[in-house]
Amino acid sequence: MDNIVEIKNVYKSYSKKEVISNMNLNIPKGKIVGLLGPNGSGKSTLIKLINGLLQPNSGDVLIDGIKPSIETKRIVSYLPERTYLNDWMKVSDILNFFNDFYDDFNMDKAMDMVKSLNININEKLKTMSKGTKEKVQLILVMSRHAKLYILDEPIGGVDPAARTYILKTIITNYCEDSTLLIATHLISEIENICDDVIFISNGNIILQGNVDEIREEKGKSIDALFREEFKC
Ligand SMILES: Nc1ncnc2c1ncn2[C@@H]1O[C@H](COP(=O)(O)OP(=O)(O)OP(=O)(O)O)[C@@H](O)[C@H]1O
Repeated sequence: MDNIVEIKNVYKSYSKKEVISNMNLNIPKGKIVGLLGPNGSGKSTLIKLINGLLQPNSGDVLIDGIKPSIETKRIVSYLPERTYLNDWMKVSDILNFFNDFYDDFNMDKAMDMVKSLNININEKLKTMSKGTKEKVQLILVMSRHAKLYILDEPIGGVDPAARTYILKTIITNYCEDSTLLIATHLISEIENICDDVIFISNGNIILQGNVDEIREEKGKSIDALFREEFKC
């Protein structure tokens, strides 16, 4: 099986509003993939379908050949667009919680990142700035040894200096045979770490391919291409 994600003819609507239109998409193993699209194009919906948080009206979603389930949750490390962690918990509590809950959680790796990003493990999430909370969540997600990492808008609130560190951390910490799917609007920041990109518009995949090949073929950066494609 060469694909970690297979989307087969998936249709999803909210009430009568079509959000994902009979989509077919394969995401190969061992790649860093940017999922890019304007506001409301369906990125988070697609990610929730992959995670089994939403069910398609029709079609199939397969993760490593199986439908989203408890089994797939073991191999998927997911950073949602909104936090699900309890505010009253200290960073140390959350790290211990993840360590107990996930067999593939690497506490040493997490502590290295905590130190490098100057996070106080005795601080409660409640008193942290938005960017620091994002850093904590990213540390949790990237400290697992998963087959598929899905990051929904991971670094929007993080300052530019820390972003560089985080992107470096993402590349160094993820294992070569894993796949990383990142939905973001910070295209210029991530295009150099991505192998492939996917452009989504109104629930349709309008472009998918290798970053270097697209840049060469179009003679422009992915960021410039996106701005041109989705000009308001
Ligand atoms: N729970 C919901 N009920 C009804 N409509 C929804 C719901 N969630 C999302 N939508 C609609 O589905 C469409 C796709 O939303 P989605 O959040 O997937 O887009 P997105 O590409 O992630 O956007 P953004 O870049 O702004 O985060 C939007 O038109 C949105 O209004």
